[in-house]
Amino acid sequence: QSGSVAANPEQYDESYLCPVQVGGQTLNLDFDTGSADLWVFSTLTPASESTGHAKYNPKTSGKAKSGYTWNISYGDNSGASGTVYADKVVVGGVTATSQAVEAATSVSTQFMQDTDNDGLLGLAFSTINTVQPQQQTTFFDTVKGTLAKKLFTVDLKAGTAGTYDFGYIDNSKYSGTITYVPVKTTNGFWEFTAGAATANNRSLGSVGDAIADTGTTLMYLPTAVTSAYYAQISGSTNSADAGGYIFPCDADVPDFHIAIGGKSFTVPGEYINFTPADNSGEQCFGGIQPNTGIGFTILGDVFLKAMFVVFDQTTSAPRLGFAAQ
Ligand SMILES: CCNC(=O)c1c(-c2ccccc2)csc1NC(=O)CNCCc1c[nH]c2ccccc12
Repeated sequence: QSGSVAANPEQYDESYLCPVQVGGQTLNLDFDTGSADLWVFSTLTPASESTGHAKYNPKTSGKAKSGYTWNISYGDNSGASGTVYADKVVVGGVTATSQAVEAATSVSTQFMQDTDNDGLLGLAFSTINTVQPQQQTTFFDTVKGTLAKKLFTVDLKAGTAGTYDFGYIDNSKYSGTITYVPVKTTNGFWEFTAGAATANNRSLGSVGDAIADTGTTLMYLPTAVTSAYYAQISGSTNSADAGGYIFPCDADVPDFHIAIGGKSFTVPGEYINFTPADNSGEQCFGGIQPNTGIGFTILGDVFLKAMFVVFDQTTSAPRLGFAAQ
């Protein structure tokens, strides 16, 4: 089988939500290549935490996995936890007849407040799935064997709907050729080595160990690369108040170039002029921030929305394919 689902941007492209049928109920989920749990708001989530969200009702067709629990926390100190059901999940026509659906019994305020987001669909490696006592497979790993090709592609766009395709590569969605790089799976992420970064034809240094992460909004780069980039934007400062680098909204924000697999890819400066940092709209928050405390580079949506990316498990050695849109 194969299929395609729309990826609809939230305001400022903070995240992208895709309609998914879970036990026959449509929920809008954030597809996340940086985690491996499919968790949903549910009728088990306290009303005080779930008003405004579509909820999965396991009673309809879910089979309880008794004694199974899950508990996930993310680097931004958000998180959720709950119990586990097996149910039918359909994404763009691709059907998992019995997928582990993790029903939330508790969610953090950040998820509570984003009422368009009804949960996450993890697309990282199942080795980091949090279900106990028995780890469960991601939607992709569940259906992988039934796909025309064991791959999915990600085509996020700035300010408009993109797509996640499963089982095939649509050659009309990218320009030029696809450059493939090997993936290190030991941390459970789609992790690879990126090369030199430049802006205004000046070297910013090497990016190094990086993950392709649709679940993270921004780009988190090595501190040396980040400070060298912002040195080229007059009036930029690393503001503790704002929580990162900000600059005048009318600044000239340079394009960011990164070498992957020996090819250069460009993130337009306008994507890095991310959002107003305050109500005055005078200072804007940067789409590139330092990866302090993370230990590797996160290439999130700000990067991915300039790219067409193939998440490829067609061979025993997973790989990532990158092309310009
Ligand atoms: C800021 C979110 N990203 C992370 O925490 C993260 C980190 C990470 C680790 C330490 C400090 C900061 C970040 C490493 S990989 C990685 N990636 C993920 O964890 C991918 N899943 C993010 C899900 C997620 C967290 N908060 C949200 C709010 C809205 C929508 C989705 C989310």
